[in-house]
Amino acid sequence: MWREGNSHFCEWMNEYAKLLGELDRMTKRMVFESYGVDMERCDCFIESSNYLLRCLKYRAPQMDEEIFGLQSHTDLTLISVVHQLNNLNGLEIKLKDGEWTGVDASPSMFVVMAGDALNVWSNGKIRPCEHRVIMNAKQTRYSTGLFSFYSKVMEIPEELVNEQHPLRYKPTFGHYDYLSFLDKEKIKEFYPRIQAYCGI
Ligand SMILES: O=C(O)CCC(=O)C(=O)O
Ligand SMILES: [Fe+2]
Repeated sequence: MWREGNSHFCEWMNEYAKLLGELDRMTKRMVFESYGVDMERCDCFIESSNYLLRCLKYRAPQMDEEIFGLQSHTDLTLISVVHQLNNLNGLEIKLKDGEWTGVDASPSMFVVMAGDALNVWSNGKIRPCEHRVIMNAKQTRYSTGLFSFYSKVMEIPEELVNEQHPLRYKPTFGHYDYLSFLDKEKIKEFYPRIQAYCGI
């Protein structure tokens, strides 16, 4: 809830946060449905999600500064919903073939990306989305991100484990514990870090 400042802004911000949250929940329902996981467990999964809404400001790079607003990374989240605000491109996503592709900044374009925790939930089937921010224009860039985290110990659905896809992760993934682990261990690359935390 946004309590400070102008009440119209607060109202607008609450509606905006609800919209981003709805995109997150729609995605979770789609994922459950498309992987044939019992939909009755989806509500519980959604109820066990916590959210962090961040507004991000990227200063225009100076003459001699590098153009990376954010280096290539995957998020530590279940799902991230990113919205580029001031019609300034910058977000780039790595495709399966290794090519980078830019996402057009437009008020109606929301980018939904899988993070590390969704990889664990899916027993490794959903790859976290590698992305970065490039600052080509000499302008300040604004974006928002709604980041979701899982508050319970992750249960990998039995529908996603079989002989071809044996269990890849120990059933001990705690999202906040994972964040503390990485805070200590400082492992940057997605696969080594998830493997070090709960790999089998
Ligand atoms: O600003 C953006 O477009 C992306 C932000 C992002 O990737 C992050 O905060 O993890
Ligand atoms: Fe990110």
